[in-house]
Amino acid sequence: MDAATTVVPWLGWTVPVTLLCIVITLLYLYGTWTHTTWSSAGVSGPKPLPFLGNIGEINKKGFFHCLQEWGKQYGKMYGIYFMHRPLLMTTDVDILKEVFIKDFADFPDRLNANPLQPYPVNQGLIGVTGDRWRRQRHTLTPTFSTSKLKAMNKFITRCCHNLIAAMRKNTEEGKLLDVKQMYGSFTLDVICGTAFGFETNALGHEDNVFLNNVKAIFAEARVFKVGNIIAAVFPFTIPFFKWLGYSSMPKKEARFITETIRSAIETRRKDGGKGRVDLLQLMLDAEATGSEIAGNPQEKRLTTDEIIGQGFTVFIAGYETTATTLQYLTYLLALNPDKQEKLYREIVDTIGNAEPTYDNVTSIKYLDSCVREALRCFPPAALTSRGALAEKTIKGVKIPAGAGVGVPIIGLMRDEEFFPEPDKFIPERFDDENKDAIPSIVREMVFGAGPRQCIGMRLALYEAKMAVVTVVRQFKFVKVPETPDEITFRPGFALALPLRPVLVGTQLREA
Ligand code: HEM
Repeated sequence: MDAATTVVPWLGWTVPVTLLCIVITLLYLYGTWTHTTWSSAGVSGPKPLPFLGNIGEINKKGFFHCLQEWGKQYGKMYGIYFMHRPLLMTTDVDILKEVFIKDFADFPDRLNANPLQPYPVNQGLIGVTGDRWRRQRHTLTPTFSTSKLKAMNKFITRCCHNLIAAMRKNTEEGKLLDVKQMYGSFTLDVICGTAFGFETNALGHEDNVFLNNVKAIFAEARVFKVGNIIAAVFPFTIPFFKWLGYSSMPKKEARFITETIRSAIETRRKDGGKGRVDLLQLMLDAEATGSEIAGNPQEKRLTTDEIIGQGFTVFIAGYETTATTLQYLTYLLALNPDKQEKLYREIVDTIGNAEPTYDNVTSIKYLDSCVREALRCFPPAALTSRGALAEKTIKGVKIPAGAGVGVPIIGLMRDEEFFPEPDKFIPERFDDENKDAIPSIVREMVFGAGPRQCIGMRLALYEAKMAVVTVVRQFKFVKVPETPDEITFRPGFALALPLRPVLVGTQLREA
C-alpha cells in the first residue's frame, strides 16, 4: 500500500470534521462571548445558556417567578443575560438611586433587548432613546399636570357611573365578577375619552371591538419571541425580518388600533380642536415635519408618526396597567374583608355621598394606602431597566457599555427589609406615620424612577381612586369558591397577567 492510498481517505473525512469543529467552536464562542461579564466582576447569578442567556428559564417559569426566586437565591445583586445582553439585577437602594436618578445622563434609556420593535411603538416614548426621547417627554409632560387631570373629572365621572351600572347588572344577574374584564372596559373608555376625545363604549358591551383588539394585543405580549431572539442574536438577520414584514405584535389588531388613532387625528384636524385640551390636541398643536424638527431639535415638537406612536402607547398602557391595579385591589379586598370595611368607612367618613373629584379622592389617606399596597403586592410591570451608555463602575461592579442595570420590581416589592410579612396585604404600611420607613425610591418603584419614570403615574392613581371610591361605596366584594387563593402569572410575560381570570362575588351594599 503506498502513502497516497492511506493519506487520501484520511484527508477525506478529517477536513470536513475539522471545519465542523471550528464552526461549532466559533459559534459557541459567539453564543457565549458576553456570558462571563458578571462572573468576572464577582457577581453571581443563574447559569446562562449559549445564545439565549437566561431567557429560556424566564420563558418557561415566568418573569414574576424567576425574579423572586433569583432574589431569594442570590440576594440584592445578581447578573443575568437577555440573550447576549448582560443585565445587573439589583434591589440595592444606593445603586438604584445612582443609576435612575443621580447618573441618569449615563443611563438614559431602558435596555432594549428587542431590535425589531414594531411600528408605531418604536415612534413613541416607550421605544425612542436619547435626544428624541427628551424632546418627546418635554412635549408630553404638560398633559398630565394637575389642572389637566382635574379637567378630566367630568368624563371619568361619567365612566364611573357606567361602571356602577355594569356591575349592578352583573350582580343582579347573579354572575361572578370577572374583575379584569369589567375594569378593562372602564379604563379603555377612560383613556380613549380623556386622551383622544372619542367614545369606545366598552363598559357593558363585552364584545366591544376596541376591547377585543386591545385584549388580543396583550394576549400575545410575551417578551421573547422566536423572531426577536434570532434578530437579537444574529443582527445580520434584521433586514430579512423587516423585509418579511415580521411583527412581534398581532398585525391585524395593531393595525386596527393604529388606524383608530389615525382617524381620531383626521377628525380632530377637520374640526380644528374646538377648545379641547386633551393629549391628542396637545400633540397636534406641536405637530411638525421631520426637517422642521431637525432644524430646531430643542423645540417641543412631534412628527405625525410620533403622534401616532404616542397615541398607540397611551391607548394600550392606559388600558392595561390601571385595569390590572384595580383587578388586584378588588381581589385583595375580597380576601381581606376587614381592610375592605375600613376602606369603606374611611371613604364614607371623608367624603360621604359626594361625587368623587380630584381633590376629594386624593384626600382619602387610607384609599391611597390601599392602592399603593395593591400595586406593591402585584406590580403591573415585573421589572424595568437602564442601559449603560459607557463603561461605569458602581459599588465596585464594572458595568460595560451596552450592558444594563435592572430592577426586579416584583423582588423589591416583596423584600422583607422594606416590607415585613411581604405576602400579606397591609395597606397601613403606606400610612403617613409609617411610610417614611420605606425609602421613597422603593415606595415609587412600581412606576419606575427618575426622569424616565412612568408618565401616566398620576393619571393612573387618580383614575384608580375614582373607580375605587365609586364601587366600594356601593358594593361588597366577597371571596367565593371560584376566587383563586393564589395568583399564578402567565409565563413569559413581564406584565402581571394572571393565568386564569380572577373572579370574585359582589353584593350590593344597600341590599
Ligand atoms: C398603575 C398603572 C401603571 C403602572 C404600574 C405603570 C408602570 C410603568 C413603569 C414601571 C414604567 C417604566 C418606568 C421606568 O423605566 O422608570 C412605565 C413607563 C411608561 N408608562 Fe406607565 N404605568 C402605569 C400607567 C400608565 C398609564 C395610565 C399610561 C398612559 C397614560 C402610561 C404610560 C407610560 C409611558 C408612555 C411610559 C414610558 C415613559 C418614558 O419612557 O418616558 N403608564 N410605566
